[in-house]
This record gives sequence, C-alpha cells and structure tokens, in this order.
Amino acid sequence: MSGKRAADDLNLPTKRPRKQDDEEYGELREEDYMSDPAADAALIPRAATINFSALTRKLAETRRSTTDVEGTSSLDAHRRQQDNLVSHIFMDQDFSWLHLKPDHASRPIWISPEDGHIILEAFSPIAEQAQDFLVAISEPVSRPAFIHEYKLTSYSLYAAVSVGLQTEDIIEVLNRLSKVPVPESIIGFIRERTLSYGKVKLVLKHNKYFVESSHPETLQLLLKDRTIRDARVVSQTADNSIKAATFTTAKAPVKGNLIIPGTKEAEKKKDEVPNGRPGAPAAGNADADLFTSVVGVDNDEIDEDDDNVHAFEISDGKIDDVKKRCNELEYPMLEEYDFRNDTINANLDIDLKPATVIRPYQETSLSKMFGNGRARSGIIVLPCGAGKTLVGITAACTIKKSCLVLCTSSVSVMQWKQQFMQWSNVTDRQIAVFTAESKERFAGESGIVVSTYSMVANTHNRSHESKKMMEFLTSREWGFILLDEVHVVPAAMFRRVVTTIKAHSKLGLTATLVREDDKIADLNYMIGPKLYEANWMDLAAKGHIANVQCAEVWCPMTPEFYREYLREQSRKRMLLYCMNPKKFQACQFLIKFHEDRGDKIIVFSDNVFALEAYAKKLGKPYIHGGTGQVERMRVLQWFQHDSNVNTIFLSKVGDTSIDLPEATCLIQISSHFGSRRQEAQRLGRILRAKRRNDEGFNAFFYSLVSKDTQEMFYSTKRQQFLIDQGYAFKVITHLDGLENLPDLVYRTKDEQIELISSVLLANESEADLGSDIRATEGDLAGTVTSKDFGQMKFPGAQRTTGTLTALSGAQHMSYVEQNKSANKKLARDAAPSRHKLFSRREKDKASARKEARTSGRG
Ligand SMILES: Nc1ncnc2c1ncn2[C@@H]1O[C@H](COP(=O)(O)OP(=O)(O)OP(=O)(O)O)[C@@H](O)[C@H]1O
Repeated sequence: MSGKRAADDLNLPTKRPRKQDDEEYGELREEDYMSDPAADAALIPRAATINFSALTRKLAETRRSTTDVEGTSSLDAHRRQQDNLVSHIFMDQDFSWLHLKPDHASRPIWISPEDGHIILEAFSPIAEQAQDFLVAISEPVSRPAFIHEYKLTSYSLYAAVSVGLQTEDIIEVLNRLSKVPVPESIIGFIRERTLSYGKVKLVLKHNKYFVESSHPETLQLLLKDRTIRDARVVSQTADNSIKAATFTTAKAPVKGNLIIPGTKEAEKKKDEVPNGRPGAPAAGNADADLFTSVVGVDNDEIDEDDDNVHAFEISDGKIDDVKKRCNELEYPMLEEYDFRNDTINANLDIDLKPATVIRPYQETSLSKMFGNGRARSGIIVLPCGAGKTLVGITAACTIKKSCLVLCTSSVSVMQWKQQFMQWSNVTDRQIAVFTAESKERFAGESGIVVSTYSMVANTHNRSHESKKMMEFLTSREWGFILLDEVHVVPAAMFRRVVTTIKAHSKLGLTATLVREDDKIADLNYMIGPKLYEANWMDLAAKGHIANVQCAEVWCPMTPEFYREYLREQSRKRMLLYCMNPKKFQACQFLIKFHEDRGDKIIVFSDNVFALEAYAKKLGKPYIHGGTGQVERMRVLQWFQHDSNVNTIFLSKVGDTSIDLPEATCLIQISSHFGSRRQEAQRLGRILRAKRRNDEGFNAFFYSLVSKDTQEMFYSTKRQQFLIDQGYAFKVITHLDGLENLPDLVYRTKDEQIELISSVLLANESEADLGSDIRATEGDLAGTVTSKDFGQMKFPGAQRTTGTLTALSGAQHMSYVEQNKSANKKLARDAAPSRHKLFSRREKDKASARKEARTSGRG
C-alpha cells in the first residue's frame, strides 16, 4: 500500500498543492492600502493564505535539529530508529513527531497540523461535549457513526468569535481534547485569524448604516481601502474625522438574563439561572467547567466601552460591497441588534403560546443567536423536518419588533403565516402576506409581513399595488428579517433583498448549507456566520426526526434499452435510463412491498415524461408543475386521508414545502443530475414521519438507478451530502420475489419493445427537466400563473417522426394514447360504477379506434 493510499484509507487530509505551501505568509501592511490600486486585489490572497505546511515543516525540522544537538537517551534513539522504519510509508503524511500525550486514549480528537482538519472519536464518553465545541469553532465535514471530521477555517473561526468565544479559550479547550499537543501551526492560525475578528460592527441607526468600532485605528485602517472609502457618506455638516462621528450608544444590557420564550428557562423564570445559559451542563469537574465557559452562551466578552465607540456612515447601496471587502480584509463585521434598548422602533406584542415548548436543539440554536442579550445575525442549520419554522418564530417572539419573513414560494408563505398563528399569539391583524395574489399590510405600528424573495427582489413589471407595498417595506426599519431556505436563493436576488430592506438583525434558516455553485461563502457576509449546525444522526437517535434506511437499487438495463442508450445522444439517454423496464418493475415491486407493510409512499421523478408514464402504468395519482392547484390539493388529501391511496408520484415541485407526515417511504426514479441538496430535501419528506417514535420504526429511501449508465455516477454524487451526515446507502442488486409478482409490468419482450418505441418517439424536450424546473422557479418568483403552465410542454401533446427503421415494434405505437390519466381514473373509480352497457360501448369504441389506426399504417 502506498503512503498516499494509506493516508486516504486513514481519512487523512489530502496534501495541499506545493505552490501554495511555498508562498510566503504575508501580513497586512499600511502601505498596501495607500495609493496602489492593484494593492486592493493583491491583499486578499496574501492575507488569506493558510500556510500550515510550511510552518509544520519548519517546526519538524527545528525539533529534529534541537534533539540532535541536545542528545538523547538510548531509549529515545531506539524509538527514533523505529519511527524511521515506518515513516517512509507515510511520507509527508507522517505525523509521528506530534507525540501522543500519555492519557491520549481518553482524549477524543486529533488535529492535523497540515490543514486544520480535526478527527473526532465519536464513541468517546465526552464526544457530545466535544462535538458542541467543534461545531462552534469548525465546519463539520463528515459525521458518520464512529469517526467525525471537522475543519478549521477562517469562516468557522469568525463564527466562533461571533458567538462569543475567545481566542485563548479555543486553544485551551482544543488542547484538553487533543491526543497530541495542539500543533504550533494551528495555534498560530487561530490567533492570527481571531485577532481582528469581532472588532468591527455594522449598526443600523435612524435608518442609516454605520461601521462602528471601539478601536479607531481599525476604522482608519479600513478607510484606507478604496471600496470602503468610496462607500463612506461624508456629511457636510460635521465629519472632520472618524472621531467626530463618535456617538454614544445605549449601555449594553445586563448580560445573560435573556429568557427565550418556550424554553425551560422561560418556565423556570423565577429560579433565576446564573449567566442565563440555556442547556448548560451542570458544572461537575474541571473539564465540564471549561466547556461551560466556552461552549454555548457566554456573557461578558462583548461588553464594550460604549462611550468610546467610533463610527462612520456608509451608503445603503454599498453595504454589501463593504461587508464583502471587510471579510476579505479579515475584519468581518459583526451584526448585533440590541433590541431591548431600541426605543425608536415600535414593539410588537407577540409571544409563544403557553403550550408551545421548543426542543433542546432548537433552544441551543437560539442560545447561539441571543447569547449575549442581543440578536446576532447569522445562519442556523437544522435537518429537514427538524422544525426550523418554530426556531424562526421563537426568534421573532424574542425580538418583538416588526419582522419580515422571506421564503421561496407562495405555498411556503401561507405555511409560515399558518405556523405563526399556530405557535404564537399573533393576531390576524398583525400578520400580513405579500404575494402576487395578495398585498396586505398589518394594522398598527408594528407587525409581521411574509413574502417571497422574488416579490421583494424583482423590480420589473411591478403593479401599482406592488410598488406601494414595496415602498412600505423599504421605507421602514425592520427589527428582524427571517430568511427561509437561504441556500437556494440566487446570489443576485439575495443581494437585492439584503440591500433594499433595512433590518437590524437577520436570521437565515437552512437544512443543507451546500450549493452546487460554491456560492455558499457569499452568505457569510450577506447574512452572517453560521451560528449553529445540528447533527442529523443525533436528532434521529433522540426521535426528533425519523430513522431512515437508505438503499440504492441497481436495475440492469434490458439489452434493447442499453443498445439504444449507447446509440443515442445525451438528452434521450436520460429518458432511456429513466424508462428502463427493469426500473419500472423494481418500482412496482417496492410499491407493492411497502403498501403491504402499511407504508405511505412518495415516488419522486424529476422527469415529467417518466413521471406520467410510471404513474399511469401503475395506476397511481401524480402531481407535477402542470397540475392545477385544485387537483394538487385533491391528490394530497387522498394521500393523507384515503386508505386506498397509499402511493403518489411527485415531480420536483414536491421537493420542498410539502408537509406530509404520513409518508414513510420514498422511491426516487429519476433525479436532477448530481444535486446533493435535492437529495437531502427529498429525504426530508420522510424525516417528519408521524410514526417515527413507534418502537423500531424505520422510514425507507430508495434510489432506483439503471446499471452501467451515467445515472450511477450522478447517484453517487447526490448521496455525498447524506453520507457526510452519517447515512449509509446499501446497494440492492436483486429484489427477491420480483419475478413472481402477479401482473408484473413489461414482463414480455413485446411490451418492452413497445415501451422503447414510445421513448424513442418522444420529443427531445421530454428528456428535459426544463418544464418542471420552470414551475418551481416560477414559484420562487412568487408569480406562478396559469400563463406559465400554459407555456409548458407536457408529454402526449406532440410527437415528432421517429427513426422508425430502428423500431422493430412500431406496431405498438398506440401505447401512449391507451393510458388515460391515472388521476382521472381514480376519480372515476371513486364515482359510482357505470352500467355495463356503457363500459361495453367504450371498449368497443377503443378497439375500433385501434383497428382504424393499424389499418391506416398498413
Ligand atoms: N418544538 C416542537 N414541538 C412540536 N412540534 C414541532 C416542534 N418543532 C417542530 N415541530 C413540528 O415538526 C414538523 C416539521 O417542522 P418544520 O416544517 O418547521 O420543519 P423544517 O425544518 O422547516 O423542514 P423543511 O426543511 O423540510 O421544510 C412540523 O410539523 C412542526 O409542527
């Protein structure tokens, strides 16, 4: 086994490119800002380069030379000799020079001096506390059952400082947890990165934005940057120096006495908790004390000399550029809202209903936001179905100021409003919705508005009413802006929202902080750092979300389908692997198997052609972008309440926003390439399963994949996020008993050829996902109209001439027309049965039609 291979197997971090290693570590120097325009750009890579490797090598060399000079005992010499015998196997991944501490077995982490990766033994007795700490200071990379991997990054340390952790505390706790002394390179990195963090704040006062700091030299340094300087608003009356802009802010509140409604603390209001730290473990020993002091809420560190705060104003429109630039210069701006001392904006009289009790992880996430008595802006990451909505509502009830909620679709808008009414005592008059259909305002001085991103961000073709509503939204200060599903919103749209709406604090909610376009870092400066990220497996173990068994079912392609697959071009290829008869059969078998167990099943297909074909063939109802609202509701109601409807087919319109706690099994027959986020969101549909707390209950997630096709590659890619959350995908290559299924579809060659002909005759666009994607994007735009649906292309309407010579089974062309809509069929079945005479006549009509067609072709 080569050294590299061994390192891979041990899950060691991969080596960074040598070129980067050799770069000199650079510091910000004043002259860099002065006059050279190129300096602005040049600064970033120099400041941002983490040169762990160079430092590490230097340290190792120093260590070796000092040992040689000082001389060693024969035992040490023997050990070194032993080390050298194996060192070559690991080459530059040999970290044996980081000597293990004598009690290393009871310490759960190891830190790579190379690149800041942290490996945690999740089976250690103190793993839970260690996890809390690691989530606060680093990014979780992968968290399967026994070994977790985290990574220290600039962003994660920024987040750590924002929730109040101190540099030396971070180093000390790492040292306590680590099996080896924390490498100097890591200590240096933490010190260096956190040095400047937390020094600058962005504050909204009297509808104007200020960059604020109690360190005037920092503001002076920032003003040397061209972007920031250009964004500064120099008032004509008085702005001679930064100091001239000094103003006094209200004294910070007494720290730590904030009670978040719905928490245990709120219930025990009377027995006051010192430091007000929700969920803090009782201090038992020294380690626990240390955790208590650094993990979770801390209280005193952000106390500032408020009388000595310096600030300069920046223009609203450039806020985003300034934030970005400050991030790049390693002075990320903290955004905190001292809502209890805000006497300018009217209070909103809302509270959680007395019966509402928030769960421990919801409480923990909120404690990160409100830890120092103010509202920190940032992002909370909770698994799908874990109750992000209630976290947002509790935050709004804590801040008690006007609140704007933005979500991705008008369905979500209605759900948010309904949830606000369900969990809090907000009245109908206090909460308004702003969508294409409804433009309401709340009564009184303060209230809640729920809308979609695109309603707020789109500037084109606004109706008069929309314009007036936008004026209402932009002319006032909002105490709080809640951003749902932050990871899906296009960056440009986000930017417009964040710059046009003036809000004191922002909370982003998401389940999957992954984006295929790698734009996730943008969220850091647009909203704020990640405040909390829950562990999916932990929540499943505690029954807050369901346990899920994941499986990938490999369906071999029939020879005919595979031949066409190899011959066809990309778009049709996709249709061929979706419509593979073996996949059809596997789907039919799994539906039957799970229906017999009493499960409720959702079958997902991104491809509308396949969706309709499967649903019709198997006689199940379906919903896609083109299904009208009334029919959607009808199908969903059947699924929820009718024991005869246990399976529905959904296109990507069901990925999010559909709350069906009845569903216990998912089958995915076609998916959109390699989207990790979509896979996780789909899984989320069954994580909220009603029956999740039944003993031994498991939900099931099957991904059907046509063997030896591109689909296998995409499938592996899609699963990566869930694997990193600790889910294990089993591979099923054979479904026992499938052949014996009575009325198995596409059993004969003739039927399979009939199917292939329909696929080959299908329009190229049927293979596209475009039509349905448009429906969801339309939703994101908040303006899905019947016009949109009218423009969509759906299968069955058009057929182009196919390569008939290639089709040995052209006589079966009538396939598509024979299958009536399964939805209509179900409605018919529900209606009183028809007289025999009519059904007879219909049959006759159908066979006459068929005959006419066959003779026409002949
Ligand atoms: N503290 C709580 N007590 C009782 N029920 C809760 C609590 N928190 C959440 N729930 C319930 O859990 C379910 C899922 O909540 P919610 O829809 O907010 O999840 P989500 O995290 O937004 O999921 P997704 O990302 O899939 O939209 C809802 O039915 C909600 O009522």
